Amino acid sequence: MESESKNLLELHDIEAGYGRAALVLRGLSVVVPPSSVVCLVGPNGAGKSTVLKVASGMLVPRSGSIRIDGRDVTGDGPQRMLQNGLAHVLQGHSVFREMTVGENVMLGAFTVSDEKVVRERVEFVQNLFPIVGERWKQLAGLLSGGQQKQVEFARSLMVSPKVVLLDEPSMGLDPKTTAKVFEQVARMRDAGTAVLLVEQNARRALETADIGCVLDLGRVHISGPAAELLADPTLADLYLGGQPSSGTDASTRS
Ligand SMILES: Nc1ncnc2c1ncn2[C@@H]1O[C@H](COP(=O)(O)OP(=O)(O)OP(=O)(O)O)[C@@H](O)[C@H]1O
Repeated sequence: MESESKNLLELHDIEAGYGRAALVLRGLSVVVPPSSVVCLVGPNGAGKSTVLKVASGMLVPRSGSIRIDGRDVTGDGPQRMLQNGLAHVLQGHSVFREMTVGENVMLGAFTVSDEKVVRERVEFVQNLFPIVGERWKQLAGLLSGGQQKQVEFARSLMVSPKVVLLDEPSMGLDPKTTAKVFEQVARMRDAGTAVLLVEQNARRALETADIGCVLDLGRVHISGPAAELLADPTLADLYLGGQPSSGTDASTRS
């Protein structure tokens, strides 16, 4: 079913859980507009990663609906969701260390049969993430953690997704590398790919995001412009580890 929508991705009133265990998502709704970074924050176990699993078709919701560009895709599995335009970059490191950077990136193109399109996309990701081009023929395992993350981002872009789903991209990275990873998230957005992001490092993620959604008890508790969430002292105390110390500009964007 088609509907008029300005959003690339809409999750509406989603209920989802694992097996017979209690529901994790209990009426969750989230939208991702074009050219935006939407960030999900909230306490451990709130269901943030579960939202990404529902969006990428890894977990079929018990009720609610999923729309991509206004088209109802509820019930589609992972392969269909990839074809629908959703690419999922999983938590942790997923590069194949014994393969070259180029081979890792090309894995993302396995559904693309037109060689000219593949060449154009390789050029696109190499421009967006120069390290990917510079290290194309080297083993991915020789790259640093932050560089490997860029390989994962590049691989996800090879299907030219409408929305990239990023689960904890800063996991295991030091603060300086984390800052760079968020610069690259912003670069993906600026190059036209919307991002739905889950991040423990909530303050840093909201500094890059356009829209923030605070999850609690399986639904969106509060959502709005990320800068407004960052400026709200109650939210900062509850979900962002307190307010920034003086001298930190919470509204800085990369
Ligand atoms: N594969 C699974 N099987 C059973 N339960 C799961 C599974 N994955 C997650 N859960 C449970 O679902 C709930 C939500 O987990 P989820 O990972 O979505 O939360 P989160 O907000 O991303 O938390 P965190 O920040 O700790 O990763 C938790 O209670 C978790 O134990």
